[in-house]
Amino acid sequence: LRNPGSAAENKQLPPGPRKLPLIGNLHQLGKLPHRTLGRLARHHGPLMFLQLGSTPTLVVSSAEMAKEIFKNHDSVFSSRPRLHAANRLGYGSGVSFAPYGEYWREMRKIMMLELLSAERVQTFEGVRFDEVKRLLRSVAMSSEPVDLSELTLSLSNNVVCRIALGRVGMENNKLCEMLKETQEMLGGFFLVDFFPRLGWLGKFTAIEDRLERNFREIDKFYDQVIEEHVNERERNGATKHEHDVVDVLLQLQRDPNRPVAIGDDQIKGVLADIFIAGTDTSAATMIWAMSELIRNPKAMERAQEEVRQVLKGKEMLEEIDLPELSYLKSVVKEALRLHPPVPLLLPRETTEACTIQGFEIPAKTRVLVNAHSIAMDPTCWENPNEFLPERFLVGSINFRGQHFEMLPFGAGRRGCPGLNFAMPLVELALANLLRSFQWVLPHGLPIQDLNMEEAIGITMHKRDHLWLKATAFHH
Ligand code: HEM
Repeated sequence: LRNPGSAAENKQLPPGPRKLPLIGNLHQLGKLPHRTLGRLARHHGPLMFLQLGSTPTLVVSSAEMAKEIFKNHDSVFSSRPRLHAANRLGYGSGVSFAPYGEYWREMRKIMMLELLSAERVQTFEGVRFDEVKRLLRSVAMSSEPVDLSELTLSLSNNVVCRIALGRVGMENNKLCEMLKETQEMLGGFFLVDFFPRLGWLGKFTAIEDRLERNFREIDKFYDQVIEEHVNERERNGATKHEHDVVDVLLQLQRDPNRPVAIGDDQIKGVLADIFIAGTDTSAATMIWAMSELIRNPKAMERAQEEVRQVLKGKEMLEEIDLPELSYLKSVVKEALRLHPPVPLLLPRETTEACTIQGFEIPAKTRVLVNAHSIAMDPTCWENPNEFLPERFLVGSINFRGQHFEMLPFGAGRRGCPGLNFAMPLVELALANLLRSFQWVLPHGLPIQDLNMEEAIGITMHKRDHLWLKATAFHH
């Protein structure tokens, strides 16, 4: 099955499974590609070459190989393929799927400096606090089990809405529905992504109609939001939300000296990035962490003890308390290790041919980094399948892209710029949920019955929503 011959002598493609005519290895992806590719990599090695339709694809499945590409060849591996749904829904203008180059560099710089910098994130502390408080109130008001999956998704949607658009509430349910459909579209199968030459055939499929419908709905929504901001500025000379994302981008639009002109499509592309990359991922992290705590009562007890000790008589934990919550932080890290919300990262594409470990990697190869497999590798992790937050209490492994055995946010120049935006919300919400309530499965179900199956669109979720019964905890 392996590509024959010695790689070192005459450069070869990395090994990979046998492919079928026309479809290549597409039939082997299955419903949970990170798992099927992980199994295949056990046979074929940490650099594995596949043909997905007519698209040459490299799968990277070890910390060592990840280090090799992110440290020694980062610029070659820093483009993205133009995937159909991402391109349409991101207006071909966002950061996350832009090809590597000047446009991406400029847009990412804007995002980092103007929207996701430490100072900006700090200014939104009040928004996060309010929204976590609102979440606690809705849990407290229910005498029935609560759907925590739904509540955490609303939480992160509300926070992102307020920060990005300067408003919340209103058509939030409608927006949630639109974004759910967007996530499905991004995880959907589009022929053109695997058979670029057969793209025209895809135009007649039902999923194409769904994509267009979703695009039009969201586009109308973004238009409304931009118009509101423009009108308000014209009426009042300024908007009341001086620093929401739309406002910052509208200000940049008027700057004639920018290397990249910011038009409405750029604003919409950035909004799409923030909504798509920033809402589901944070909610999934909270749900995986809570699910693991439910299955591991000792860890739950320890995390609750910690948050309640740090509370010091206040009603709610605040962000200033987070540095003291070392066990809770380890819980989140361990949840991100076992359940990375983007398990194959976002696909990359090579900008030119290069050689890795003697193997030839052609230009324009699609690259999937299997962060899930890497984080479960027994050569890097002791008892990799077990939920053991304690492993992070000693040592300094973090998820910032310097430790290649754990890459939930990716690494290198295309690594996630939203990490510092996501973590305070995830930690603050979890800390307060643990502080305020005792949690059990509904109807006296034993913890072994908690279904941990995964479902994947672009984000990896717990397939079944997490329903839990909460009882208020009083000191
Ligand atoms: C727990 C939460 C999150 C996780 C696990 C996560 C994970 C990821 C991953 C794995 C990538 C691909 C990295 C790579 O290719 O190396 C990525 C990219 C990205 N993320 Fe996140 N993310 C999260 C939250 C956010 C938030 C809150 C935002 C923005 C508000 C955001 C914005 C982006 C953007 C714009 C990119 C594309 C970067 C580029 O291509 O240059 N993410 N994220």
